[in-house]
Amino acid sequence: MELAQALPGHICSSWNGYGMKEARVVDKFSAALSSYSCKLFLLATPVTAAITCTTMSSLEEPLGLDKLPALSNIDQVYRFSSGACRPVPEDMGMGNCWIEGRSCSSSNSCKEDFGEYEKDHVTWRRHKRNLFQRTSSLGRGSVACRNMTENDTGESKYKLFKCVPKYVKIVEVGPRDGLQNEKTVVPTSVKVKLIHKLVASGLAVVEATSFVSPKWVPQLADAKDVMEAIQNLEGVRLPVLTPNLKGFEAAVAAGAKEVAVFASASESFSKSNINCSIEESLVRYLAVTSAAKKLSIPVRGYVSCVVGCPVEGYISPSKVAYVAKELHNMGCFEISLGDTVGVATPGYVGIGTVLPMLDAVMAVVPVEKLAVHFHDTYGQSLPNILLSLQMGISTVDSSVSGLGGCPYAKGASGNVATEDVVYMLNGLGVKTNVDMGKLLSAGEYISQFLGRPSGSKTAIAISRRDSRECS
Ligand SMILES: CC(C)(COP(=O)([O-])OP(=O)([O-])OC[C@H]1O[C@@H](n2cnc3c(N)ncnc32)[C@H](O)[C@@H]1OP(=O)([O-])[O-])[C@@H](O)C(=O)NCCC(=O)NCCSC(=O)C[C@@](C)(O)CC(=O)[O-]
Repeated sequence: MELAQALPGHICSSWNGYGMKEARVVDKFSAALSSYSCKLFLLATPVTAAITCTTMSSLEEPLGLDKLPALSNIDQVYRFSSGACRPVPEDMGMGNCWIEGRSCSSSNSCKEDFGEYEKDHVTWRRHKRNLFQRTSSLGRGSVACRNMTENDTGESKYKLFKCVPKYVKIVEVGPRDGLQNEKTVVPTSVKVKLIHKLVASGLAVVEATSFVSPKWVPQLADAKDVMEAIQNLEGVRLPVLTPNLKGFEAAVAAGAKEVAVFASASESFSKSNINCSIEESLVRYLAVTSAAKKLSIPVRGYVSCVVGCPVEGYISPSKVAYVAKELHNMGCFEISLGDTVGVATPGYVGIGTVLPMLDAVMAVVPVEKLAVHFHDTYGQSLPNILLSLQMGISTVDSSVSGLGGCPYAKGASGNVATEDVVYMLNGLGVKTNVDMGKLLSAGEYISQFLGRPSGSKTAIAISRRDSRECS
């Protein structure tokens, strides 16, 4: 049974400030469905499945995370029978992105195929596909789902980690994404010292600040002063956010050598965050990238709300792919995919999952140009990052001590903590060139200043261990 049929009265209600306006959203769910070659079996009633979305909150009033469909509702809507996922060769939907030999083309690309293995498991397949080609279209019986036994753990381990890059570039966003959301404005000198400490830990990219309107983000009104104070830092890239040409020009005047533009896959979030539609933002960003090109300044592109929006709820992978492609086409050297509200899970079925979104984006932007940017509201960042690495992504955004959140996505928690990412990558044997001790010291510095415990579990565990050892 198709979900669209299963939810004949499925309604998305949009709040216009005066009354409730209803709009059918069956097409969104159909689009979601087309991402998977699975048949869905609905166990919940349409009534329990109803999802309410609101659009455009007041600009002064930050958006509420409570507007996002509760995950419990999502769970009720998307229940699958255990044997429901089966290969459907003629209906690959987004899964087609993986056809024609798309391989993990990171520096550690998966060149070998799994032909022999797949012969046993996927007899209908016409193309050679990698691990996630299988997992994105198969259910039980595929590598990710099958029970491992003593005998095959070696082989499975090999296959599960085959695409994980040997080196991951961490983009530290704490001084910008982290501090933009602090209630109290952090003094410039503290920001500068934090940046120095982060650079000393070996991080190759530290996003320093934003040249946005100080009326919108007063916490970063000292962008010019911050840039002035870090001019002498060498061997590190210090990008800054620029929402328009005015911001770009101010950033360049302050000495910025790299900038980032930030679009959204959600129309409502775009309006709330930068006061314009997605299309208008793309026009602004084309002006920025064109100006940057003339000065040979690299531009990074963000896409926010890549699986969920605090206003609209579920965001379809095709919307994310569209914005990512536009940013890439206008010359952004890297596209960072942001789960702004931190609701994504690493699954491949159901809404709010990472794999179909990455699948769609990778069909239009080369994987080596992609980065992931997870907020940790539901504690899903690390599994989401691991999945992204397994799909060949080798750039991860994170924030020291898990600082952060977007002022226009109320309720969303900080970014995944850099300490936690480095700990996981160390465990995986992936190089980051980050010195954990120095990173912990940077995290301790800012946590002490803010007067609260670190948001990094790794930092807390290590400091507890160290104090036990000392006593
Ligand atoms: C885009 C605007 C400026 C539009 O804001 P607006 O009010 O529509 O702009 P405007 O063009 O009408 O100008 C209004 C005033 O702002 C000034 N202005 C205009 N531009 C600038 C500028 N660049 N720098 C400084 N000032 C500026 C302009 O000069 C004018 O000043 P006034 O005449 O009133 O004195 C505003 O909405 C804004 O600054 N928004 C930024 C909000 C923000 O930083 N949000 C957090 C970013 S985090 C994010 O997006 C997600 C991400 C990237 O982290 C990834 C993820 O987590 O998923």
